[in-house]
Amino acid sequence: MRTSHGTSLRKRLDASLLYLCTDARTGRGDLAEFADAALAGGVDIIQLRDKGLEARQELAALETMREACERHGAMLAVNDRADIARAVRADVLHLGQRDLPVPMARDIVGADPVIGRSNNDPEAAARSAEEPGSDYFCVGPTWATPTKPGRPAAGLELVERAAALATDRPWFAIGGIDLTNIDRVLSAGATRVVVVRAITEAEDPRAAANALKARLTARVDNT
Ligand SMILES: Cc1ncc(COP(=O)(O)OP(=O)(O)O)c(N)n1
Ligand SMILES: Cc1nc(C(=O)O)sc1CCOP(=O)(O)O
Ligand SMILES: [Mg+2]
Repeated sequence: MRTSHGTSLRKRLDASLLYLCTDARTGRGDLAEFADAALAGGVDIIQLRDKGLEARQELAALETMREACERHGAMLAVNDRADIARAVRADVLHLGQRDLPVPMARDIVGADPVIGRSNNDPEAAARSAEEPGSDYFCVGPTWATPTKPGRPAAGLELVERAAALATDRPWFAIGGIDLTNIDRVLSAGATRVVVVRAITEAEDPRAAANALKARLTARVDNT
């Protein structure tokens, strides 16, 4: 049974506009410093997405990110692995189309964490909008991206199709989104986005996050 913590996580998810996936920044800087900057700039949810890490390295990076989340009141997300999400008491577990079914993931993480799923076509998005036990979904890639090589662009049309679902479930657009094109994503009907390079490769991650967040907040304020 969900606790008051679970209820509070769902309220925080609902209020979340900017979701960042980052690697552990191995060999290119300090993860705590980067996470602090991105979260200070307005990132609401931060996910560790680093396929090159062994489980213990993933746990260590997530511990660093958890401390940053606590400093900034942000949510910590784990990609793919329900066992790791449980071990670090993550706020969010993100599943892909080939990952665990939600009921199995739920058995592992418990009732409280928020669970979301990625979708790459309108039919999958429609299923995700109703998937029992799931809390949010993502659609993309809006534009082809080197961060996810080999996955063809779904285009702004997929964003429009997701918006047309008119679901109460929070959903995010992902893939190739940055400050130069976020307004097109918002005009297509998204109110929330996930980014990687727009912040991880920014010279000033705090300023990059802040600029994206300002566009998202303005969109919500105008509706
Ligand atoms: C928030 C968020 N959205 C989408 C993805 C992509 O998930 P998936 O399709 O499982 O691909 P990988 O990221 O696992 O390569 C994500 N990770 N996070
Ligand atoms: C991790 C991921 N998933 C996608 C999906 O469409 O499900 S696109 C993507 C990568 C997004 O990276 P960037 O912001 O650097 O383009
Ligand atoms: Mg995945």
